[in-house]
Parts: sequence; structure tokens; C-alpha cells
Amino acid sequence: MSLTLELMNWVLDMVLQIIRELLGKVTMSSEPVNVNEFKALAERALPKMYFEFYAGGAEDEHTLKANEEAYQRITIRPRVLVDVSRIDMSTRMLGYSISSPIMVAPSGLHKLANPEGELATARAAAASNTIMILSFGSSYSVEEVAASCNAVRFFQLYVYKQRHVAANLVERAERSGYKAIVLTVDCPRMGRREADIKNRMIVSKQKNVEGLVSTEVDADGGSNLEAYVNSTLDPSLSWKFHT
Ligand SMILES: Cc1cc2nc3c(=O)[nH]c(=O)nc-3n(C[C@H](O)[C@H](O)[C@H](O)COP(=O)(O)O)c2cc1C
Repeated sequence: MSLTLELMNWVLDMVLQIIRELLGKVTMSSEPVNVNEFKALAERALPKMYFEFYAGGAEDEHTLKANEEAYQRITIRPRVLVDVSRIDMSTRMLGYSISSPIMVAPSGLHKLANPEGELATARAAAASNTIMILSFGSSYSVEEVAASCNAVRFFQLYVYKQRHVAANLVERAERSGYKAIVLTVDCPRMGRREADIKNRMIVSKQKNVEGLVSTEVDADGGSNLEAYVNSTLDPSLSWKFHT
């Protein structure tokens, strides 16, 4: 009798063990393993308007496609029988050591995807021992991101028609310990992002310019975002730039 009970318990344990393993495998296999799978998850998780803001490009998206295809033309040439047991991809950027030549590029409005927005991105940059480039159009302010973690931070600057805005942001970034200014020079006009127009993409409050300029926008037929950028950024910015 006791032998039968023992046997039953043993079988039950085995079954539970197998179920646990199976469940484990199911969870593991549904974990995203590459950036395309993360993108598919984001599409499911985010409102269409926000997903297309992050994932979309301008006009017919020729440049977006060309950028992705460019990576497919890069081939890594393996050199066999080389000791790769210890790999060091670390490098230096403007004198700062980073774990690999990969940094966080500036992109605006992270809070549309997650309430922690750029605070979380900066934490991830710190954990990966790389540099966070905070966008001028961040959802959290220069100061809030600086206070949230000790990642090496650069600040990306757009130059507004009102030059005092750029001066103010540079001063605040310097005061908050940002180590470099990354000047964006390819946005004298916002690209015509058709998905944003169709979605009537609303530009959220520009945290960094609160109190400096009016954040009210007249959508003027285009997307709210396009109208905002085109009415604020200085299209006359050139090599002759002076304050
Ligand atoms: C959703 C999104 C938002 C972006 N926001 C900014 C920005 O606020 N400032 C900026 O200088 N560049 C911005 N960029 C441009 C990126 O920093 C980067 O230069 C561009 O995406 C090209 O790199 P990629 O081919 O790796 O995407 C943004 C790009 C995306 C996709």
C-alpha cells in the first residue's frame, strides 16, 4: 500500500516537472529574440497612432526602406581559428568609454510607449554601459532625466527660430551634466509623414520648452506634429549660424 502511494507521488512529481518544463519552454519561445519581434510586439501593444509615429517614415518611405536594406548589404567576414574566447567591443566616444560602438540615438516622446519614457531608456543605457543621447523633444525634461540615473548623457539640440530657446537648453544641459551637444542639421523642415497626417498625430507637450515658448499649434491642414516642427524650427540655420 505504502509502495503504491510512493509510486503515485513519484509519478505526480514527474508529471508536474514535465508541465513546468513545458510551460517554461512556451514562455521562452514567446520571448522576443530580435528587433523585428520586438517591433511586432510593439505593434500589438501600442495605439496605432503611436506605433506608426515610431515605426514610420516620410512620404513613400523610400529612405526608411533603403536604410534597412543597407544593413543587408553588410557582410561580416569571419576569420577562422582565431581565439575569440574573450571579446572586447568596447570603444571610446569623445573620450568616454562605452561597452560597444552602439549608443542610444535621440528620438522624441518615449512616454507615448511607456509611462517611464526616457527615464527608463536612460537606465537601460546605463545598464548597458553606453551613452544616452537625449532628444530635445523628450517627454521628460533634461533635468528629470539627469536626476534619474548616471548614464553618460549627450543632449540633442534643435535650433528654434527664437534663438534664446537653444541657448537656454544648452545652458541647462551643461548644468545638468550632459557631456556633449548633438546638433541635428537634417531637419530644416519636417518630412511629410503620411501616417501621422492620416492618424492626426497630436504632438504632446514639449517638456523642455515649457515656459519658454507657446506650445500651442495650429495644425493648418497637415499633421499637428508637422505643423509644430515647421512653425518652430529655424530653416535658415546654416554654417553662418550665430546667436
Ligand atoms: C520615432 C523617431 C523619433 C526621432 N526623434 C528624433 C529627435 O527627436 N531628434 C533627432 O535628432 N533625431 C530623431 N530621430 C532620428 C534618429 O535619431 C536617427 O538619426 C534616425 O532614426 C536614423 O537612424 P536609424 O536608421 O538607425 O533609424 C528620430 C527617429 C525616430 C524613428
